[in-house]
Amino acid sequence: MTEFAAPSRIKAYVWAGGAIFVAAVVMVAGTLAWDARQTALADSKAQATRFVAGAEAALNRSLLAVDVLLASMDELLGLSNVMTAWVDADAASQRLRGSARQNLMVRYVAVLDGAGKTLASSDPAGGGLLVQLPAGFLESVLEQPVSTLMVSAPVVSFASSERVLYFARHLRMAGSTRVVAVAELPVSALSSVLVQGVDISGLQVTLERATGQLLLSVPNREDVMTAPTLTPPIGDLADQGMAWQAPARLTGDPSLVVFRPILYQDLRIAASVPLDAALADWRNQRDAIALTTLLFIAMIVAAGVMALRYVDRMYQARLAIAQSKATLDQALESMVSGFLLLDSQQRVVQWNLQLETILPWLRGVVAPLVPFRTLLEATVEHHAPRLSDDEGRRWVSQRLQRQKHQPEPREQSYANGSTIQITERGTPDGGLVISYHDVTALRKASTEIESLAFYDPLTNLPNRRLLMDRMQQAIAASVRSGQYGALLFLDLDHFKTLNDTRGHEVGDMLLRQVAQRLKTCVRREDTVARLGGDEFVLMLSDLSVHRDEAAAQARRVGEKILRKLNVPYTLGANAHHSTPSIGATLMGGSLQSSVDLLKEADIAMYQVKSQGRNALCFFDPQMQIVISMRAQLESDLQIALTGRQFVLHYQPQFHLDGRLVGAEALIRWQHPERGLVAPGEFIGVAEESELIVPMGHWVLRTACEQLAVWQGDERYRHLQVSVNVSARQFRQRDFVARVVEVLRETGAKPHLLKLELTESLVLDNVDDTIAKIGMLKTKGVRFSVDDFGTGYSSLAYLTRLPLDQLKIDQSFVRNLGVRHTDDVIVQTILGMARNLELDVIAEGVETVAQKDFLARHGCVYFQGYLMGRPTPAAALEALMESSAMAATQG
Ligand SMILES: Nc1nc2c(ncn2[C@@H]2O[C@H](COP(=O)(O)O[C@H]3[C@@H](O)[C@H](n4cnc5c(=O)[nH]c(N)nc54)O[C@@H]3COP(=O)(O)O)[C@@H](O)[C@H]2O)c(=O)[nH]1
Repeated sequence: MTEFAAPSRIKAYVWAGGAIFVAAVVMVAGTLAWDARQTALADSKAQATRFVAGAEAALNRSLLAVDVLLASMDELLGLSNVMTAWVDADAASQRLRGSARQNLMVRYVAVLDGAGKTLASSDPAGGGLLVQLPAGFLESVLEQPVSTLMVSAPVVSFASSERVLYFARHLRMAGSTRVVAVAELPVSALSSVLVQGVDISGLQVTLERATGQLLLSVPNREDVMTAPTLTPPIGDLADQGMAWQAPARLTGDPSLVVFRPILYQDLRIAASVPLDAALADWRNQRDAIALTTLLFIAMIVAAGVMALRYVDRMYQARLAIAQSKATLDQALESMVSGFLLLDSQQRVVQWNLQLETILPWLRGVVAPLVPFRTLLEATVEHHAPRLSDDEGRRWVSQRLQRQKHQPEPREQSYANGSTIQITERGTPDGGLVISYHDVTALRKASTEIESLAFYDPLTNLPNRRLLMDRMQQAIAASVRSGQYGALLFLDLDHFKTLNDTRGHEVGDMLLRQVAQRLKTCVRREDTVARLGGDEFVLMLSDLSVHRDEAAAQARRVGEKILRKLNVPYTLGANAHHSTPSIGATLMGGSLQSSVDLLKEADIAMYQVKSQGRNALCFFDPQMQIVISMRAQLESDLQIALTGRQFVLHYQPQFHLDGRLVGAEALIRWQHPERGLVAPGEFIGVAEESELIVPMGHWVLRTACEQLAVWQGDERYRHLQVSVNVSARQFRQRDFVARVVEVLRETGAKPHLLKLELTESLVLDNVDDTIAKIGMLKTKGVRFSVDDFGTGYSSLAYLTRLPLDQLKIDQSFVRNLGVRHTDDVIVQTILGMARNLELDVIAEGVETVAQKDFLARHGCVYFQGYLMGRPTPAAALEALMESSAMAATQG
């Protein structure tokens, strides 16, 4: 995760930057405001100065006019030549009127004597005018050594009731009598002169003496005029005619005060511009500047806030990106696949650790911006270690070229045994995402699964499924090439016996050795398969295009197999001899079904079995017909069973003394079309299918029913009935229960029922046989071993089995006196039975010689055509009657 600046630091920078901006703006604004203020003050000063200068000029002009008017009265009235008493008041007043009319400011002019009495005036009252000068003013005028214009304090005129000023100078009459020329001027007229129409906001104009005595003011302030001495005097306030921050002359407010002396006496014009008024415009400006400044500051603050928010957002965004990246990194690291991201120039951008685990040689090689070519160059020797340098370089180039056109995942295996699935996906910016998924375990598992699905786990040979698949391909190839192939179906003879007597482990041992030997008999392109049990199939391909030659080739292989499999095996500590039966069929020439071909070879193999085993036999189409007939027979037997088409015949069994002691129940098929069918034609088929079970049960029940009938008859109650029991029937789990049930239901006496078991049945699973015989023996049922001498009779099992009788097979009886070995076998059986205290019955006795031989050697029971053929029960009963009669007569 990349580091980035903490937002607090950036925020501090933003704040500082904002503060600097604000300070700068405030400084500029302050400077501007200050400058504006100074300018405003300067403007006010200039204005006030200009005003005062104008006012001074105007006032000087006006006062000069008044002064001239007063001074001219001397000449006008000729005073210097007359005495006071000579003055014609009317004429003088008339003259004065004419003169005063020229000065509009002057209300009247008058000439007063030293006592203040009016000598003449321009007023209509003429010499009668009462002029009331402020106290002391007349005296101070008269006292002037040189006639100068004097100005009185402002007073309220007696005549006009308005505030006026008196201007006076003394005139010298004849005889040096001093008279005073006076002019009354309304203050308002002088104020107008002073102000001259100028309009300066807040301006206060005063005319005052150096002592501070106020003569007039604009605006007129009666309150001030009543105590018309302004303090401090203007001279103390203003330096060189101007003062800042001085109190306004009228209101005392801080003001700019400009004053100027005029020509007369110590009069001064003062203009006070209150700073408030002077700075009124400036204040607007200042406010505007302040507003603008505030606006600027607000903008700066806003910009700062926005910047801070931007910083925050940036931080959040970066944080989110960092978190996303962390999550991505975490996701990449938790991936089980290796991950590699390339940019558009095929350089490494990102990868995860799993990549280095899956492709360990990339450790230290993979790095940012490393070309993908470098990674491939590091991989070559692990993927294809045998390539030369040039070939390796070519591989790298091809690999680089190929990846642009390979959207589908592909697998690559490495020298370390791993298999990696590689998936490549383009990115929108032209880069490439490559994922490396380790599928080594998966591939191993699928190989194992495939092996389990297609191979026999015991021998590791192809199983039936794979064989069928290869057969399909071989058939198709054979049709294309015209070459024959062959199928050899192989079954081990008596394997079941080995399995049962020595156990499955020994059986498995044999199967594995057989598989090994079979593989040595064929070429690599041939197939050796195990279908299950002791069944093997060999498929030979690419034989001759000529049928006879191909058959000869297959025969040679078959004979080789026979030879090899006849060599004794070592199973554990013991040697074992095993033989195979091999059925063969040719494949090719036409599109045959693999199932049919297998069936043909199977049929051929059964033919070998039926012909004595340990041989090779080719499939004969005639056999197919036999097989079909067998299938038909099986179906017919099913119908016969449910259609009650079976009957029992009974073959008598005699004692040596001629008594009929019993009978063997033998099944017959009363076929609706074929008539009576002997069991030799159908028992074999029934035994191979499940049909023998219900069929045997029917025989047992029917025989027991007959037994019950006979035992109810005085003449036949001693008769024993023998019933053949097939292996499949005997091995039924409920066999014992069924026999007991039948005995109970039919009421047959168990000791009159004899069950005949074949020697091979007895030997097959001896323990089960002993158990079942033992259980039924407790009920009284008797047992006889049928076909005795044909199997592997041994004293060992005879002593273990609770048997009652041995039945010498008719094959021995047939050759008595003909084949010496059979004579010996019969004598041996009889001797052995005697020792074991077992009864012996000889079957197939057809001649008296045979019977005599048997009798001579101790056999006392006989069954055979000599004494009687199998017949229905009624015929047996008749036979018994006649034999009993013969015995009585004899
Ligand atoms: N599981 C069952 N098997 C049965 C049953 N019924 C008969 N069989 C078996 O069928 C085989 C043929 O039987 P069958 O054709 O009935 O032949 C029997 C006799 O007729 C015949 N026999 C008797 N004496 C002579 C003789 O002197 N010469 C001669 N050529 N044949 C003779 O032998 C057969 C009896 O044999 P066995 O049973 O071994 O005593 C046969 O194997 C029957 O067992 C049945 O119900 N169930």
